[in-house]
Amino acid sequence: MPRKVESGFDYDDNDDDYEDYDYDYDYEDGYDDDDNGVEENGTTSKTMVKQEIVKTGVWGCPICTYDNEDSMSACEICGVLRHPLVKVIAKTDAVGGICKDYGASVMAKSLFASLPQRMAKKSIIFETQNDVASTDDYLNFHKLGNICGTFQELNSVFSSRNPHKLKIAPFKFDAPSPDDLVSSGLQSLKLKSKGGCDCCWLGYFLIFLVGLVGLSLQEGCNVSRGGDMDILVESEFAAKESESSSTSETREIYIGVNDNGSASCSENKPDVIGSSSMDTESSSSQTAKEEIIDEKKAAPVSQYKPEKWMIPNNKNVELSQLNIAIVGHVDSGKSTLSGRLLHLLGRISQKEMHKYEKQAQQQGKGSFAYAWALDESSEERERGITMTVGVAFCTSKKYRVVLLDSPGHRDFVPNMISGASQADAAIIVVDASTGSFETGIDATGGQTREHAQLVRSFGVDQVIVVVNKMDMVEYSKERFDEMKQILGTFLRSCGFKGSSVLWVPASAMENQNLVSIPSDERLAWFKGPHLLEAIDSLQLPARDYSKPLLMPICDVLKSQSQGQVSVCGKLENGALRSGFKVLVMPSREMATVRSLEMDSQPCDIARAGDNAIVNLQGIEANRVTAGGVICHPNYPVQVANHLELKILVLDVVSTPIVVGSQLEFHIHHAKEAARVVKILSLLDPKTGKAKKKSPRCLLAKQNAMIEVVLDELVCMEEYINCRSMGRVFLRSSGRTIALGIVTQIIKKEK
Ligand SMILES: Nc1nc2c(ncn2[C@@H]2O[C@H](COP(=O)(O)OP(=O)(O)OP(=O)(O)O)[C@@H](O)[C@H]2O)c(=O)[nH]1
Repeated sequence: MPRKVESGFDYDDNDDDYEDYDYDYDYEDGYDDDDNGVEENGTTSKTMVKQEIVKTGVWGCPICTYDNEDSMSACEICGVLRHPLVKVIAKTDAVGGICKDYGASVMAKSLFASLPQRMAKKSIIFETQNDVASTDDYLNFHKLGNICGTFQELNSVFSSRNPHKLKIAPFKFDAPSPDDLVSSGLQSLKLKSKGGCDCCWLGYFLIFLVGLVGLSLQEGCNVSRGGDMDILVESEFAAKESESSSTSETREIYIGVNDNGSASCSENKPDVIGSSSMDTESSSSQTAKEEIIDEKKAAPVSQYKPEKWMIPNNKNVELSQLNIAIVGHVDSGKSTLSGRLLHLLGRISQKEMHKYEKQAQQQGKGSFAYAWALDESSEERERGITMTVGVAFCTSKKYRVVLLDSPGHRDFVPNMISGASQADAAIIVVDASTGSFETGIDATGGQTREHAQLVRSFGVDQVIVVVNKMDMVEYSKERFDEMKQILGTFLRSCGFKGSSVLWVPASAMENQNLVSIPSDERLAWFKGPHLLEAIDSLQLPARDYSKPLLMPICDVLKSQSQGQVSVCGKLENGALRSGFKVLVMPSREMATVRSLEMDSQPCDIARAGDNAIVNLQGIEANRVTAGGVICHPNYPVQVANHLELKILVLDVVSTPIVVGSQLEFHIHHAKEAARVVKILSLLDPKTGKAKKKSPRCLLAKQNAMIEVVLDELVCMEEYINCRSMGRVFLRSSGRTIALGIVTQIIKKEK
């Protein structure tokens, strides 16, 4: 029954999200964040100059303070260029006449990490995903086997295929999950390896060359939109957002600037488009114009008139669907809780339950019987962990509840993001056992912490905290209160209001306080609601029925026997019914809705908020991809690879984010490799206004405007136009390092 799908602060409420994060922004002492050791005019601060003079033969990095050899023109640790720039070309090793080291960007160094003499001692690290075995061993990506050979070899290999393109894969996402096979004869295509984009590496190559000659990326790459970027503060943003929703919004399709689609270092001034009022606040970019190539198809959203059937009326007697993400640290009992709830609510029959118990016992994992209802794949069962999101349905008094059981293991956070991004509310499960809760909340990698931050940044503002495994602590009130105090403080710092957090002590294993008041006397002290009551007390968020259809594709299912393609996910806007024609993006192919399913049952209509399976006809399976979007043919979702983001760097970041940092970019169900091509400004966390332009790097807890270029085109919307399609998460080395929103789409699909 469960359908498998594939990873704080608040942008929603008062749009004071960054403020909601109760970070101590007073890091003037530790770091001079305004200057980072470099003064406004770009000259090295006196302290740093002094340092360089004192230590002969080395120069101290103004960012990370590492003592680099005098011959280096960029810091070996963080890649920041030496300033003022010292050209040391005479000493360089040249390959094919091209310097292969000095002044190279971090990215360039990483690409050439296999060159022995210049291995960064502690370069940006990347971790394999979906590989538990490797979690303790951070791997530099040359170890991943993604690159090898010298520049000449690489160049010759790739130039033979295309003289203008260089393909080097420096970065890998998850290996295909074994859980990607789904039931009902439908085969998930989700993790099928993506076709490589030869062209996307041209951008990196150009950046590399820029690094080689010791030029700053910011100077060398013409992605700049001028230095006078006006930063939109959060309150302005909110005002504009509401304006925008009531006035005209236009989704238009534009010609991209660069032939190869990546164009991170185009000679041409980048073209910036956007019809929202926000653009008037932007920099010189607004003067650039891109040609509209498909104007006919892109109608202004304000002209959209929903059909009558799309809006639910009083005659619609069905319960509303509420999507609840179940998140929390690994092994806290999420799957067991979900399985138990399904069983108690009659969604798993006694017979099925016996089957799970028997199978689990046979594999020596008797305690996982309930979890097996959600963890269906053999690998999940063998390893005793959830790897992909299990989707299951049950019914409470008030709602048709969709349970999105997320993986807790840090390797599968990308899957958690994909599944939990559909959530209207969340259940955070914490393990009451001594030590386990503390590990989950630990600042250096506790998943309770990361999940809570992520869920909040999805816009979820209602949570139920289930303090599970209370049986392990004798249902102790003291333990419950202690956990409530610690986690409550953290949740408030993420922007959850105290009144929006419900606390439920429970034992999934012993069936305490789940769908009825506790039977164990030791829990008699608890007078609050049981879990099911807590679920019914959640509020249904507003749904955008009257906007054009937008349904991010969470997973693609293909029936080999029937040649049928199905997609599943949550409708963010609009509605669907059989016979409806849809545009499938980014392949830009039309398809017709053959039928719809919810909770394994056929249904006539799916509306915003509904988690549905849409069976399509008239389209080849390979034209439909997870991370794509189904939309109204006249209102296509935007497709882009060059964006401006407003981000908050999380406190887990130990390596500064610099121009050239390579990150995983996550947005709805899509993920893509991304590069920071520009750090536009640091923002004041209180006012949202720019407090420093073009800082050299970003440190933990800083708010900033940046530009990123993605390896491949991704479907998205500016946050101002569609919140759920404009929230982004940046990850590196297996951790979420920043949360943000798309403030501007700079380069769109050709
Ligand atoms: N004592 C006790 N054990 C529990 C309880 N709930 C779950 N467990 C056990 O905790 C272990 C992990 O349970 P899961 O449900 O797989 O945990 P999970 O959070 O879904 O794990 P991941 O999805 O891999 O993060 C299993 O051995 C369960 O039997 C509980 O209430 N009490």
